[in-house]
Amino acid sequence: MRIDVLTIFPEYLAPLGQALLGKAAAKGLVEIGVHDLRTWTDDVHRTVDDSPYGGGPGMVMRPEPWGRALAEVRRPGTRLVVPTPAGRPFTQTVAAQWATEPGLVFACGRYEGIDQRVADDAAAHGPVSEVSIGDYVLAGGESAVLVMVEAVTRLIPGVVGNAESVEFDSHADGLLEGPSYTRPASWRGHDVPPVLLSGDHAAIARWRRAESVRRTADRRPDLLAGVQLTAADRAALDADA
Ligand SMILES: C[S@@+](CC[C@H](N)C(=O)[O-])C[C@H]1O[C@@H](n2cnc3c(N)ncnc32)[C@H](O)[C@@H]1O
Repeated sequence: MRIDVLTIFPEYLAPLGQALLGKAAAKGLVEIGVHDLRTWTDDVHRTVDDSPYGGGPGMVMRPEPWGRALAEVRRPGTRLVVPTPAGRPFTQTVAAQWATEPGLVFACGRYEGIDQRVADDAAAHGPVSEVSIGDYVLAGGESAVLVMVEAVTRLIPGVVGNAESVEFDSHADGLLEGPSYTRPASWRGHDVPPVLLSGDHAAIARWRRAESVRRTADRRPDLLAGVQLTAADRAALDADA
């Protein structure tokens, strides 16, 4: 997958070359380009913002540098992702869909955001997703892009090794993952649930599913609406009631 990020703070994206992503790039699974939006400004001050039409506080990112940058960086048909707190939620389902695409271009906003015409115009050249990573407001799109790129790329086959399976992660099947344990079997008076030491794989799978359902009901009951619960799942919930 080819990933391009447009930003006025290219150095902010340095973590994209680290850890799992750095290894994925070294293996040729992901190719990442970070571009300074100011390259596409046309004045001596390299201006990217201006005051908002209609008045109000703050500044808005001007459309012209964005238009020129996207014309050069975005291949036709590639998805443009515009992070914004006013966007549709970015979820694991969205990440899984994007992980199947050949390329993504991310446009990092700053100030009050990017002139709306940039996203509107870009829709003529491929899909455009205005997405939010959560119900809070960040100072800029860069940290949101770090979050999204990591969530997407770890779903590309080969990026995550066997040591860290994505299949049983929280949100993979709409539920939260239950608790995990490692050695020692007893620590500070807290014992590992005995079933995990039993060697009975079917019993362990049943216990894990029940813990996953219970934890989801406790911490994120809203998620249960999107999950087909089995009779065993309902029994696990009833046992808690
Ligand atoms: C201060 S915010 C702009 C907020 C905007 N005036 C609003 O209220 O919708 C500046 C930039 O941070 C990024 N941003 C802030 N919160 C975000 C969130 N929850 N998800 C994704 N991007 C976010 C976007 O790139 C946005 O353009």
